[in-house]
Amino acid sequence: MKSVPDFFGCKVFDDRVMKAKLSAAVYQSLRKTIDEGAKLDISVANAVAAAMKDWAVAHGATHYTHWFQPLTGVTAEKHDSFISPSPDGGVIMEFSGKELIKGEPDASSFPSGGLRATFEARGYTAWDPTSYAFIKEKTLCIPTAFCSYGGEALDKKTPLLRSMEALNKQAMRILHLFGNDEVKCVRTSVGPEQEYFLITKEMYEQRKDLRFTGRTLFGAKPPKGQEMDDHYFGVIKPKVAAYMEELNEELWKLGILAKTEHNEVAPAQHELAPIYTTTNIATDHNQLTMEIMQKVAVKHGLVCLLHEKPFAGVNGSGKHNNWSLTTDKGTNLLSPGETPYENAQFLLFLCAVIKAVDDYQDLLRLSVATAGNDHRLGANEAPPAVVSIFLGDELNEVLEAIEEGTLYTGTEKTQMKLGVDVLPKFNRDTTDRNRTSPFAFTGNKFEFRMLGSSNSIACANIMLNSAVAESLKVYADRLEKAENFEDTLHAMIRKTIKDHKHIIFNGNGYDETWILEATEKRGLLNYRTTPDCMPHLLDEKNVRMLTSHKVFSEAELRSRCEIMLDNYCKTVLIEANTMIDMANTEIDPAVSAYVLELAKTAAAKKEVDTSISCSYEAVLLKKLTRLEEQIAVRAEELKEAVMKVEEIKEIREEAYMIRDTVLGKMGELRVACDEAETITAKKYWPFPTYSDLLFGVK
Ligand SMILES: NC(=O)CC[C@H](N)C(=O)O
Repeated sequence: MKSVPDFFGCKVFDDRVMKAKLSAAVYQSLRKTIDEGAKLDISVANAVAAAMKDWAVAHGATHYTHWFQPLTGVTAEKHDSFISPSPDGGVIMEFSGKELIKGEPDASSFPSGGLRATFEARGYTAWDPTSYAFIKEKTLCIPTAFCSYGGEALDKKTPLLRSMEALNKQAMRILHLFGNDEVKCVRTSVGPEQEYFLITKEMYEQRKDLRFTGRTLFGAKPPKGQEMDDHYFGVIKPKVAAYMEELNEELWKLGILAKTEHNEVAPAQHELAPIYTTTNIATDHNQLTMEIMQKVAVKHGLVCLLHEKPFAGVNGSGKHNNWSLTTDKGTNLLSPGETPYENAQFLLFLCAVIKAVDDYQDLLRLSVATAGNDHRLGANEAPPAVVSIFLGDELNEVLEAIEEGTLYTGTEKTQMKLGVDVLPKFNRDTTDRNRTSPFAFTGNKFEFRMLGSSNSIACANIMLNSAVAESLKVYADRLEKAENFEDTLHAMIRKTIKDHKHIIFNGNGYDETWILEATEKRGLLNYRTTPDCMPHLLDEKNVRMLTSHKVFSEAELRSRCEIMLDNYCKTVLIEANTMIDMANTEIDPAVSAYVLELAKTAAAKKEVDTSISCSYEAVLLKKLTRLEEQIAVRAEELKEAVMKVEEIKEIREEAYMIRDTVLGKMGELRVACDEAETITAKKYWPFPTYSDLLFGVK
């Protein structure tokens, strides 16, 4: 078998291939486009396209596609073959620069949230040269942005690239103020930890809820869950190990830096974490990772569940977004430096993040909002819906000392007062971690833990980048005009701490008392559900900030709000309809069949000897009959609630009604069904139970 360095990235048209396959002039030109966003000449595009095609064909590809990320949250592709007829009746393989740069898929069925009428079918895809092309099966995939005829972004990549640019622009202003003139650009990087569940395909196929909605809508608590913590970091079972091995290989071939793998807390739950990379590429890679995780699972007779809460009562799956800011010279701007001066710069960037997270709590919360994640947040080791920041003891002390103007007694005794030359030297905060915090500083990066496992990381990073860009802009505006740089800097840092310290919380985020303190004493936002937070996307302050940095136009924001709410409504309605179907056609008939058996047994006993007690059958029969009726009634009530929702035309109202009535009715139906499950003979139960699913992979 080949060693990993020998095959790593073998399916990627990466820098190594470009260097080898392109002339020096074409390579230089392309690099300028990749690194500095320089416009690409058509002759260069033609040369790149020809080289890409030759390379792809040599690797067995027959087709190409513009690969993009519409607002469905998953990726999209439409394959075209390279063939072109030749006069002799045969074909040649062709691919032009024009085809590389721009595509015009008839993409009328993607959600556009009113940005485009369906008769304006045309959408454009435009090559994103900053993310390498790659081969998937027999298709050359070219990462692209996707926009409408009128130029509005219809995808997640375009605003992400814009937000990275906004942050770059403002961070550069700050670096110049600190005399950092060598840095050419600042990029954000991300390493998204991906949690998932693996169950057997055979069991999966038997459950309509898993097939239609990705999560279980029924299921009584199994005798054993995660209480022993024996699965977390436990020995990986052979079937799972074989899966992870193939998954790693496939990811490595695509140049994806899969690094860490382990069992997670819940039974059947696992995690994969890559090494961090530029946010744009990390986003593409995470989409690919999710796709490949699911494909490889099927080859192993397994199904990979990426839902945030596939099983009630045990841990859900998150995607922890490890975010940092790095210069092209390789300096991590969120890493405390060696000198007080470097630390002043670090503190300013730190403050920019604190201010951003506080000012735009709502945007961060809504960037991770989906029907699925609503079930996860605030339960079983997932952060609550209240956004707060964990800094750790040392940084906290530093900030407190600056605010109070008192002695910082950490590594050195230093007076925290005006002037960067006396800002303290302090150690990197590497020791403490806080898993309960939605937004935790971990020494040289922030871990945003609210993302759900199926979320595209684009949305969260768009909001994070933009919000931090805004803080930096406020700082740069002030510092550029300052008469005394150091005084102004110190005053600004101090003011940020004063104004925003209510967002810093180093305690236990799972504690109920924290939620009370956060909302009642500190005035932090607590948007528990998607309909609670999503409309705030259009709040004036948010529209102003996002449009001023040119990350979104107002029309694009309106469309996203509409699409996200629509997605929420559709998701829950599919779940409700699946529940009604399963209750009526599977659960109630199963209970009824068992009731009949109980009745027959009791009658048969009495026939043998009327003095025999049939209390076991009688009691059970009564209980089950009551539940049977309850199930039928509650399924009917749920159906009525769904029908009422369908009458509503306005998307917000629809979402509110789903939140306030449909979800409640779903919960009631589930309770009756789950209770029936616990007293119905196993052989009658129509589908695999939680015990089967969670402990089924050997
Ligand atoms: N151990 C952990 O990190 C648990 C995280 C948890 N699964 C989540 O939903 O975020």
